[in-house]
Amino acid sequence: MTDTAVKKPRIGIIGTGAIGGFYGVMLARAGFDVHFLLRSEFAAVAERGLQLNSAPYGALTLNPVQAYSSADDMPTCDWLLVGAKTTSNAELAPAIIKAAAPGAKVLLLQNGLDVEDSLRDLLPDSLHLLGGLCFICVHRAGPGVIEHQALGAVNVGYHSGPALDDEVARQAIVEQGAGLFRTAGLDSQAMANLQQARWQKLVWNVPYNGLSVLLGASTTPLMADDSSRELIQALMAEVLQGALACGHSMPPGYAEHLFKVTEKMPDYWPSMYHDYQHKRPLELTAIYARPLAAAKAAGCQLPKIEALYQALSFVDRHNG
Ligand SMILES: NC(=O)C1=CN([C@@H]2O[C@H](COP(=O)(O)OP(=O)(O)OC[C@H]3O[C@@H](n4cnc5c(N)ncnc54)[C@H](OP(=O)(O)O)[C@@H]3O)[C@@H](O)[C@H]2O)C=CC1
Ligand SMILES: CC(C)(CO)C(=O)C(=O)O
Repeated sequence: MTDTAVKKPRIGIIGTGAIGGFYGVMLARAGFDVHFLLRSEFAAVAERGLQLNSAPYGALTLNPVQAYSSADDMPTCDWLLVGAKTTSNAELAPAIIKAAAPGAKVLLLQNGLDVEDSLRDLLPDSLHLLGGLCFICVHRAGPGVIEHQALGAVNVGYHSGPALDDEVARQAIVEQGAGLFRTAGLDSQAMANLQQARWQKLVWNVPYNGLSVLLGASTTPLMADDSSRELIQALMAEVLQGALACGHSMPPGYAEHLFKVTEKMPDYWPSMYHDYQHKRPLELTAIYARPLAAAKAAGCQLPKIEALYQALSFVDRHNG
């Protein structure tokens, strides 16, 4: 390497499921040194590698994989991409700390509001914490096997850490994060306001994630029925009201845009449905409870989302 050549950062994937597996494979194929922390699928991935069946990119295999069943065995990494569900964040703090190089950037690739908060207090102040919003349709089809149906963009924003009060340093870190994904051929934008962006993503996740579980329906049947279409639009409108009450404006026509995009998307089961099917905890706190609480604190009631949350809480408690 010449003196002017920049060394690529080392990347750790904390939780290698659909999201962690997809972005990890894409980054490894782009030449990054990627290390994958796994749990139930460790043996399968160590033996057979990761298989990504992607509608846009074709069948891609990463084998061998730098796979670990414990963060104690991982080399320390400059970027840690957390691909676990938000329900696991607090329990993953020790693994993140173990795998973090000094001054590492921890990027939560997760849906929901304030998902960084439960982790922040458990991490040293020296670690940067960022949020990443993934616009992608991907799921696990078996141990180490990931099905990628469509999309793939990741938007990155700064949450907290040593650069919080230094705008230039913050922007440089966020740009570096977005740059990782762009190097892997994926669209990625830096987000100036992570909270606003998290509300914006909820306009999709609040209606579709929950209704897929309660109605046992994927996007195509949900978009084909007049009653569910009306309910989706009403739920989207409530998310917009909540966001506005909390001081976040949305691009004009955003809900209508998402509605139309979903009509054109290949038939899709949101990740909450996969959690329900596999009897895993649902991400109800991140996607429903926190937005409802934030809206309520701002004096805004969201009755349809509240009812959806109550029904999902029942389902979640009886699904274990
Ligand atoms: N799937 C999608 O298309 C999209 C998902 N998202 C969001 O991305 C996030 C991740 O979702 P997704 O990838 O679908 O989830 P998955 O369930 O596919 O993956 C989660 C992974 O984290 C692993 N994990 C959990 N706890 C630990 C632990 N203690 N140690 C090691 N590994 C652990 C799980 O392992 P194990 O198998 O042992 O449980 C699993 O491999 C969620 O917040 C989701 O809402 C956002 C946009 C799209
Ligand atoms: C909204 C969608 C399907 C694509 O943007 C997604 O990212 C999700 O399932 O959370």
